[in-house]
Amino acid sequence: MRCAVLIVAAGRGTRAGGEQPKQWQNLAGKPVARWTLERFAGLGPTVMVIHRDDRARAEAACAGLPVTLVEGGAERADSVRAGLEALLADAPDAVLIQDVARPCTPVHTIARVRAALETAAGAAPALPVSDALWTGAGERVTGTQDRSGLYRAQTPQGFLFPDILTAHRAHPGGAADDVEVARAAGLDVTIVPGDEANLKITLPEDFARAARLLKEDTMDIRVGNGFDVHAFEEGDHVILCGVRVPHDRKLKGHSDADVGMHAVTDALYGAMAEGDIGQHFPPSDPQWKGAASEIFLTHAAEMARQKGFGISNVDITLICERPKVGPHAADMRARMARLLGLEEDRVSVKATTSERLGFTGREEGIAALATATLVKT
Ligand SMILES: Nc1ccn([C@@H]2O[C@H](COP(=O)(O)OP(=O)(O)OP(=O)(O)O)[C@@H](O)[C@H]2O)c(=O)n1
Ligand SMILES: C[C@](O)(CO)[C@H](O)COP(=O)(O)O
Repeated sequence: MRCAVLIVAAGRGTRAGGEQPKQWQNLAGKPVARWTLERFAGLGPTVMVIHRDDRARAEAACAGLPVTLVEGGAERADSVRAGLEALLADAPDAVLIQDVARPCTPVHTIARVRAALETAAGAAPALPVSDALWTGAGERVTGTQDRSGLYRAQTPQGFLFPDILTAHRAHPGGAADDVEVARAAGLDVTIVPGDEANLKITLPEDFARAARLLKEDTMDIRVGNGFDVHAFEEGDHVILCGVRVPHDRKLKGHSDADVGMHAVTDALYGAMAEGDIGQHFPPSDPQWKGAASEIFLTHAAEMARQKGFGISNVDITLICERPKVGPHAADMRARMARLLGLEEDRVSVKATTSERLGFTGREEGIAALATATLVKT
């Protein structure tokens, strides 16, 4: 089914206030209209209906997205009709009609409406009314209202294209939404579950709620990996994940050659796309000769904090035949957790041999792999 998207954005947003209509106001870093457009991006040809005074704002909000702008009318229904007429040139099978003022519409709500259109001429999301309903005058309750069978309507409201175009052309005006128009034309409309997150920005306080919802929805999670190798040389111990482990050799390196800590440090830099350990602490710089690798690790962890990330977890795998890591793994985990400021259950230290294959199998050195996850807090 070829589905088009029609976003109505010609309203003036008088109830929401502000210096410009609500759809062009900033919400969590971008215009309300941009969030709505992005929710529907890629679903099909998209028309956005705007007020004639808003073209420059609309063009800015649509930058880089394939959207056709069309001028709307005085009422919402006039704007929808203008959008439908614009779609007629390359008529789709179905159309999703969306309020621009609903920037948090969940993807699953859109999917439910689309799926329902496989078997129905119209479909729209709604939530059953769950609060008691009264009538009132001023500050006095004047009566109660039965709420059974009552729903709160949301968008997108989806219809087979020829049916809704005919319905809008025939409607005398004054409809609150497209379901009302469709029903006036005798179309059956299926209710699909709506979502509390699908709020319409109507009043000034709705911006803060929408921003909170978007923040939850657009959680910024980064994953980085790190890999490091150090060769053995003459010595009597190695430093692994901050723990001194007796051995008949040591690891060769400019610093203390803590291969595990280096891999974690690189995983943290990688998650932030901030280069690698060699870039921040060049081996050519004599000040890092013999340095404790915790300087590098804490630098990367502090950088993450400065950028607003929390470290969610790190996972390290040490690859060597000897020394045996198992007896020291708990100490390594505790040390790494303390340096990173994490609970121990967010730090994993594992080890494996390479079955005597390759340079680790020949005991020429130790390799380490690490993964780190960062979450914007
Ligand atoms: N002439 C109109 C009126 C409304 N709308 C759109 O219809 C949707 C729902 O309307 P509402 O939330 O009432 O928006 P406004 O009309 O802008 O708000 P207000 O009534 O507070 O002025 C909005 O996306 C709005 O831009 C439209 O395209 N053309
Ligand atoms: C279409 C609509 O969003 C359904 O809830 C609503 O009818 C339009 O907004 P308004 O606040 O009723 O003008």
